[in-house]
Amino acid sequence: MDVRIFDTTLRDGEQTPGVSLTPDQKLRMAIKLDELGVDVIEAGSAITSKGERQGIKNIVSEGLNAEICSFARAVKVDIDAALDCGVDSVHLVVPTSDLHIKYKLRKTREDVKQFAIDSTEYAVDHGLLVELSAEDSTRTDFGFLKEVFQAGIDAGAKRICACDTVGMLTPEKAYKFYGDLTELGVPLSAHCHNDFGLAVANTLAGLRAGASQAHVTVNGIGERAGNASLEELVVALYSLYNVKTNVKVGMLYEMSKSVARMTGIYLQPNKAIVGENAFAHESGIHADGVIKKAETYEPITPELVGHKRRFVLGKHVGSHIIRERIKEMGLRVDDVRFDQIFSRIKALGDMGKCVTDVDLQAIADDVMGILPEKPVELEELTIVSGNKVTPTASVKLKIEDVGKLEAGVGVGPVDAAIVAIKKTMKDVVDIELEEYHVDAITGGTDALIDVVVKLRNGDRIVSARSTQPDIIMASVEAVLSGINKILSDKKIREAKNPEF
Ligand SMILES: CC(=O)SCCNC(=O)CCNC(=O)[C@H](O)C(C)(C)COP(=O)(O)OP(=O)(O)OC[C@H]1O[C@@H](n2cnc3c(N)ncnc32)[C@H](O)[C@@H]1OP(=O)(O)O
Ligand SMILES: CC(=O)C(=O)O
Repeated sequence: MDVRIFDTTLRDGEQTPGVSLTPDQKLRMAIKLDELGVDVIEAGSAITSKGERQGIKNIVSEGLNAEICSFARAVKVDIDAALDCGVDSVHLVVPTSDLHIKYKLRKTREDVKQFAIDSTEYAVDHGLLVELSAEDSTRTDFGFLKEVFQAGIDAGAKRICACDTVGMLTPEKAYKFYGDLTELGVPLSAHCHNDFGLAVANTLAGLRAGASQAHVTVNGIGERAGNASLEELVVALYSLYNVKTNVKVGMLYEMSKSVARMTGIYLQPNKAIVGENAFAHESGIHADGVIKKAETYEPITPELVGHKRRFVLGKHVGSHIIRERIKEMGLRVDDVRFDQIFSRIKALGDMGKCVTDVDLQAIADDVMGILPEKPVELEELTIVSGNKVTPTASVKLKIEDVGKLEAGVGVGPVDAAIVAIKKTMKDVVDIELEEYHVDAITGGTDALIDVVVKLRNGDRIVSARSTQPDIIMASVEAVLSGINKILSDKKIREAKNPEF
């Protein structure tokens, strides 16, 4: 079976609370949807507003390949608005459950059946293709539902659509429900909502039972918990059921991103197919498996949907992926340094942080810059800072195995710490801070901080860096690393030339 994709991102998707698109945005999205290969674009609900009609008109005049459709209630004014926009078809909706008929419309079943007939005839007479849709059909008396559909078909409807408006179906019920409706002998759409997280599963069941068209939205956006997601449905059909659609699956990730940007509805990372974690791996066992053979932990390739594989370096990381990454960076590290890098990543993981490739590069650079011999080590650091205290630091350093304690004040805590270090080192080496540069490697207040310093000792200048989640610690470690470079350098030169 081949399945037609009826995309309702611009109608039911736009009904997502808080989303409203300008005519220009609608046009841009419709062009992209057409490029994606959907069969029908429900461009909006023409009765909604002047801007909505302008958006639909713009889409119609673009001459896209897809059928352009407008939502319409079973009332003449809605159909006239759709006609005014020049659409190819109307998604003509009548509520059929007693609940909706009695409480929402305050009408009777007979009234509703007559609305369906009259509005279908009116739309058909005015040249529109009618997809007659039953709202809340899954809570409708099944005999009455069939009666309404049959009356609509007799009035000229070319397709019918059964809406699971509040997501009440289960896959088992959906199979029976849509299967029974195929007896009406016209193309049938499944329109499923995701209130119980079953929209895609129910749509798939409906399609297996004989429905030929799926109503979907990009990223599954829509009223409340949304609609069946286009990307999940299409890729499940393609990969799990070997069923074709006209959708170009390689564009799915890009399409998803563009809808998220335009609507402001961003996805949870673990969203299937297009979420940022859909092809991301952190745990060592998985990453190792993926490096050796991607299929071990990826059911489809990221490239299939235009996505990318990503390795996240965090608490659960293993050595294989770190070695791989370091190799890709063109670095050669010995086992001792590798262990240092590995344990730094684990330690950051234990602090609840993840390490990006940029962070890894900085950590590796830092570790590579650490001299094996450290004449000076930090033993204690205390900082007092706030709005009503002078920033003060006390620093205890171990200098060639001797502990030395000093305190300093500064314009801020980093300045105070560096003043204290300089005082502590005063009798050992004279240093001047020539340059201090700080960068947050990743976004957010919990980002890794990369500090680069240049220290002067006489005419000698060294640069050093440190990457830590804490800006004060990164600054102190960078300065100490520079001091150690100066001292080690001095030692080497003194050893070579005792007169020096
Ligand atoms: C399940 C779905 O997704 S349904 C689609 C939802 N989409 C929309 O609502 C589109 C955006 N809506 C709008 O812009 C406005 O609601 C409009 C222009 C359609 C109507 O606005 P208003 O005339 O002010 O009515 P309001 O929205 O408050 O109430 C809806 C009216 O439509 C009636 N109605 C609802 N569905 C249907 C239907 N399928 N066929 C006929 N009448 C309907 C209601 O009974 C109510 O009528 P009443 O005024 O006689 O009580
Ligand atoms: C018509 C529609 O969008 C629904 O019933 O869910």
